[in-house]
Amino acid sequence: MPRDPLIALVGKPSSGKSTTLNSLTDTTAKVGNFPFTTIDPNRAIGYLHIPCACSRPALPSNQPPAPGEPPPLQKRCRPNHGACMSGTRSVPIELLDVAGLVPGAHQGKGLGNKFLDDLRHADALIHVVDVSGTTDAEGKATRGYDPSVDIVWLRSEIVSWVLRNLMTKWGGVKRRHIAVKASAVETLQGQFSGYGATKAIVIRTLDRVNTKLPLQEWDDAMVERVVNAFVDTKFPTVLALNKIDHPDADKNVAKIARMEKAAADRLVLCSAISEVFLRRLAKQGYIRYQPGGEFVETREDLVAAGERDGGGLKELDDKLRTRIENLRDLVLFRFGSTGVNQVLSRAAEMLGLVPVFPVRNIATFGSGEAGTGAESRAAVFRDCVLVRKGSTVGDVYRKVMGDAPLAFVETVGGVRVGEEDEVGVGRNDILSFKVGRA
Ligand SMILES: Nc1nc2c(ncn2[C@@H]2O[C@H](COP(=O)(O)OP(=O)(O)OP(=O)(O)O)[C@@H](O)[C@H]2O)c(=O)[nH]1
Repeated sequence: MPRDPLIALVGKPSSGKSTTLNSLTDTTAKVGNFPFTTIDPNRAIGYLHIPCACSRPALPSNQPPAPGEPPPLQKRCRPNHGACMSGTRSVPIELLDVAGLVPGAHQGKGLGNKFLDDLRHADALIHVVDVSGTTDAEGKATRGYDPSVDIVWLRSEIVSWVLRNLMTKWGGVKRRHIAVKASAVETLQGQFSGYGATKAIVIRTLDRVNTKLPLQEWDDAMVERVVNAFVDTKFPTVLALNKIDHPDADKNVAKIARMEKAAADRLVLCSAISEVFLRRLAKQGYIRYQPGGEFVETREDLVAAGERDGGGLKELDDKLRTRIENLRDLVLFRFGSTGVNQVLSRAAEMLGLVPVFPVRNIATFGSGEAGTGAESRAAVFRDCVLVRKGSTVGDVYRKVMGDAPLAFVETVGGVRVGEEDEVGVGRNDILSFKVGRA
């Protein structure tokens, strides 16, 4: 059965990993329980924000709503896991907190080997970079530190870890490769399987290296090139440039942007602490704030807008009012949001994750049987699963239903789709599976 995607947060101590994790996992929206049965202590459930199927105007029974009213299906959207607010759905996704990476980690410094081992199952990384320049490479307080250096050393630690693991047995690997007349893909897949590498990942790695040289003739420099290509393929990385609320952040961000010109789409600016702060105030009833949103509304704002009881919000004292004003000026107005949701969305984009909505009843999108009167009013789009780009209808079926025999699959309009058809956003992504003989 295809594995659920796993995204790991990495970074030096004090870069803001825990704060980022909190801001991604704690949501003020009402959420259901999570779909994963066992969770390791260093794993957490984050919520990926996606446009929900319930808001697609082209769907049957989502006729144009009355002015000011949400589409009919949106009103009845009740996810089993996560939440759906105004058509934005929070879909649970597993996150892994990889603590303690410092320069020298691959040689065991700061328990680095143990933490690197945690990375094996990650499909993508979020590298939390402290762009305030107030913590050094080991996370100790300082001033004027250049955080662009962290991007370089952290990647090089991962490369050195994989390289070291491979080089300790390279002689034997080569001898076996020759003896069994294996292809480079077969041999490397065997060596990289411990990192969850599929054949497709190894093929993409070798495409990147683009060499005709037989594996047994690779010198050390060539093996290192292959490992570099493997790390880039297996661990696509989002750089979460955190602490943008700090006055020194701008110049450091500018330097990193110049350095990363060729891969600018992996940079996301964020202020994790601002997100945690805003969500806490919203929970305590001081402000109106949609997690990850652009706007904050206080009691004063709502009264000024004509809501007589100020939306039931509490009064702010001067200290809180000033903090919110600062946060509006330094983060929300300048960057459009605190950025944390974009960090996760960007990682999901890099992985090409596709949200698929399995429904029992393709006519109503509910989970009940057709024909019952109650079904037309009942909850819709109860489930949503995330699958990788290139997944087929059959892959989704096995993920959702396991080994049960499949009779046929329908999508919107009762149109039949084949097991081999690919799923994509807006295409074969609302599916009804019929179990049994066709
Ligand atoms: N100014 C500012 N400070 C932040 C931000 N995010 C985190 N911090 C602060 O940075 C410090 C370290 O944050 P943590 O989240 O504990 O960092 P960590 O990377 O988990 O640290 P370790 O647990 O040591 O690995 C704390 O004092 C946070 O309050 C941010 O967006 N802006």
